[in-house]
Amino acid sequence: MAEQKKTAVVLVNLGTPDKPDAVSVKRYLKEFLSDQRVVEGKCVKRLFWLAVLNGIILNLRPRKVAKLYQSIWEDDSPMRKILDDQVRDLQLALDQEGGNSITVFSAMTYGTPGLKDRLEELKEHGYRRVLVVPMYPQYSATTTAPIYDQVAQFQLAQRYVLDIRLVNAFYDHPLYIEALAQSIAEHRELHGVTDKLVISYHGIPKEYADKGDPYPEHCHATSALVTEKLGLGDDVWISTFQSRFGPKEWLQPYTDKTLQKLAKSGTQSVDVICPAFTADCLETLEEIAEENREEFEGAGGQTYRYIPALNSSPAFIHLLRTLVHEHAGDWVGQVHSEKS
Ligand SMILES: C=CC1=C(C)c2cc3[nH]c(cc4nc(cc5[nH]c(cc1n2)c(C)c5CCC(=O)O)C(CCC(=O)O)=C4C)c(C)c3C=C
Ligand SMILES: [Fe+2]
Ligand SMILES: [Fe+2]
Repeated sequence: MAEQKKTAVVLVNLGTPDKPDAVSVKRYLKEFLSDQRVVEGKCVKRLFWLAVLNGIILNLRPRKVAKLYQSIWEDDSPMRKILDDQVRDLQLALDQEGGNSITVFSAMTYGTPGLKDRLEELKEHGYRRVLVVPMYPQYSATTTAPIYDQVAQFQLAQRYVLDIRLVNAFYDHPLYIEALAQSIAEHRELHGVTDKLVISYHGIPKEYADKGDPYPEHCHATSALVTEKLGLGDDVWISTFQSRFGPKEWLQPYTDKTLQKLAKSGTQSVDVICPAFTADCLETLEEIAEENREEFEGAGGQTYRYIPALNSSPAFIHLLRTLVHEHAGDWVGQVHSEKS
């Protein structure tokens, strides 16, 4: 008799603390910042980093960061709530097509529900085919690669490995570009047009990009495609990089410094969008929507608007559904590659 092959899709985001308290934030930061993909360095450099992390950062940062999480917390972390919504809406969209027997799950690279635990659970429930979708449009060795690492670690422990596929990136996918353009256009229709569109991406250390991480090229390609789709001239938008961590140089121009400079040189109003975040989270709801607003207004800017992440918008769910078909169409029994 033919083996039954149950199919799962797993949407994976970075991870977030279980609770907005110092103990939970410490546990989360320890797991995240101990990953050698996130903070690189071998031998002595590694030992030095672990001493700084365990001796200083994990003693000082959790209390401060827990307060920031408290300011955005609902009954759970926004990132986990939004990921659950994305799972639910993608499942609905796939079910509505009829004839699919695919089940959608969530997972996090750090914290809960952990990716390796999720894969273990899927194996126990008889799933043989899994499509893993990192929720990062732009590939980075600091975010996408750890998902590949965890899948490889899981497979290494299996005798009968699962049939696992991964989506590498979708920074230039026409439906992703369409979803971003649509969200900017709708925001402008509702609130009016500002002097400048600031397209802010989470940063990475410059050294990682110099060594070959394609992340900045992916970010610049996304910005070029979206602004081209909207017909925006080069003088009305700028790409920037946020969330610097540590003393080293990160990708430039920095978002906070750019906003100050813009306000000081007479730009009165800005819209800020963060395409690298497919779900609103601490980095958008606190750092961009609050902290950076203060930077801009403090330097004389008048109007500052944050354009929300794609979250579970119909256009984003449509992209996810299309990614499932493009990467696992033969598994769901309906091969198609709709791009419009
Ligand atoms: C060396 C440190 C870091 C690198 C490199 C990095 C890359 C990176 N991160 C994201 C997305 C997110 N990061 C988030 C939080 C966050 N990031 C870092 C550090 C690095 N990120 C820290 C220490 C934190 C925690 C908060 C803090 O202590 O400041 C989040 C938010 C999670 C949440 O719970 O809401 C996201 C999302 C990307 C896309 C990226 C590289 C491309
Ligand atoms: Fe980060
Ligand atoms: Fe941050």
